[in-house]
Amino acid sequence: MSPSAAHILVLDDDADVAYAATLLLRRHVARVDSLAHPADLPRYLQGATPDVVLLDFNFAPGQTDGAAGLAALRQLRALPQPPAVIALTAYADVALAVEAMKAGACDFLTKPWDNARLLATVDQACARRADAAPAVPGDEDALMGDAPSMRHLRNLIAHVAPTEANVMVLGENGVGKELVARAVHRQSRRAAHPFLALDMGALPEATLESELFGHRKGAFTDARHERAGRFQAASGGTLFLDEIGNLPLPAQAKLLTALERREVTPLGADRAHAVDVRIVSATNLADDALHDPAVFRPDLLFRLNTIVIQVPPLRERRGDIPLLLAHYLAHYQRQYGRAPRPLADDALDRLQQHDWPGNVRALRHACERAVILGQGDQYVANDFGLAPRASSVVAPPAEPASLKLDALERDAVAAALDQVQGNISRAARLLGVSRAALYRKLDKHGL
Ligand SMILES: Nc1ncnc2c1ncn2[C@@H]1O[C@H](COP(=O)(O)OP(=O)(O)OP(=O)(O)O)[C@@H](O)[C@H]1O
Repeated sequence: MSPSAAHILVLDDDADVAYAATLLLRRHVARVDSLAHPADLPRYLQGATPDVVLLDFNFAPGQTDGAAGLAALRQLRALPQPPAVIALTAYADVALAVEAMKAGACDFLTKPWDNARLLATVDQACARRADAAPAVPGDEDALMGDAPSMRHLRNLIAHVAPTEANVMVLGENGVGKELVARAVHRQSRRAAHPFLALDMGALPEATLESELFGHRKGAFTDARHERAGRFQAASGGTLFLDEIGNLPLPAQAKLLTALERREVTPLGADRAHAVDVRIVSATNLADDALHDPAVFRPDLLFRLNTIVIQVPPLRERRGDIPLLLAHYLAHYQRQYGRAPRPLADDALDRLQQHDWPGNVRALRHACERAVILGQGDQYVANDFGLAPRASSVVAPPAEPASLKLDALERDAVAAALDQVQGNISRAARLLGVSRAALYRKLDKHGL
């Protein structure tokens, strides 16, 4: 669509910002509307179908989490003809810009903007709308890597999958434990049945039992309907118990009973049901913690770890880094409709030398960030969020307040991780944030 025919909506509570944008855009596009608050959006959308929305993310004084903007973005994306959304974010709020792009914004602008850049961004959004981005092919489940350890891993999976043995997958956060579990399921005789994943670290202790085993109507105050547990729902298939190390001891006892008897009793029921599931579990607990009876019941461990698959950290297979970078850069270039760009030699060097404490997940997020933020002809190390080399830092710049806040946040996250020996679910609980939010913080701070 040509910009001159476009209909633009500016959604920003700052009257000066909305006025400046309207004044500028009016000379270039067919129609510009403005709204001050997302609450006005539903009524506005009853009579208008904007092509492009310039969307602010915070609508109350002191609000910085972008929740209101993200909610409006979801509302816009759910329309039958969704407009292209350009996120308006505060300068330096890179994390929010990235989050907006992940949630479906096609681009972002930092305030105060450069007028030429605003017009160019609106032009691109119009073009993008005419030629909607193709869906990303489902390449999510491939366990990539050519290192000897990865070839060995794939052989082991091929060997073990067809057996009925329970499998325990060990490895640091983000190494691909869930991918291994899915591969075991896909290559097993259970492949035509469900694969159900349950994150034991994310479930509140009070609902754990009902999640696993189900409940009858009236079994507890909120049990208004009968509900099948995951064991029953995964019948004939594979139940993936992620972060099994976070399972509290009382729940471990119940899980053990279910595995020994091959039956589960829903809460409030007087009869047990036979269940047929294969258990694949995963944990990032170190060996000594896993073998500490105060943390994990040895009899349950014995049931779960018939076969142990250890997934190597990325720093022990650095040769796979170029392959993973090429894969994820291509993936996100397609997703965000960005032209392919080469990786600067120095950037490749840096990325290969980096220790990747968050493993493949962190590398993947770094690629997404580079595709979204990279501006030059080539990807450079900075696009991936890697700090400049120590030798190239001439003098420390004066720290603005936001950086001090950043440093405090980084220290708090690092201390929490230390305290729980790298256990993401526990660290998230300690910090009072979700696992997803903690992953974003780990990315942001390169932890
Ligand atoms: N070998 C690999 N090839 C391709 N992608 C991978 C590989 N390993 C991990 N990934 C990607 O990294 C991300 C994290 O993978 P996954 O969730 O399987 O890790 P995990 O070890 O289970 O993490 P956690 O311990 O946090 O639960 C996913 O996006 C996954 O697709």
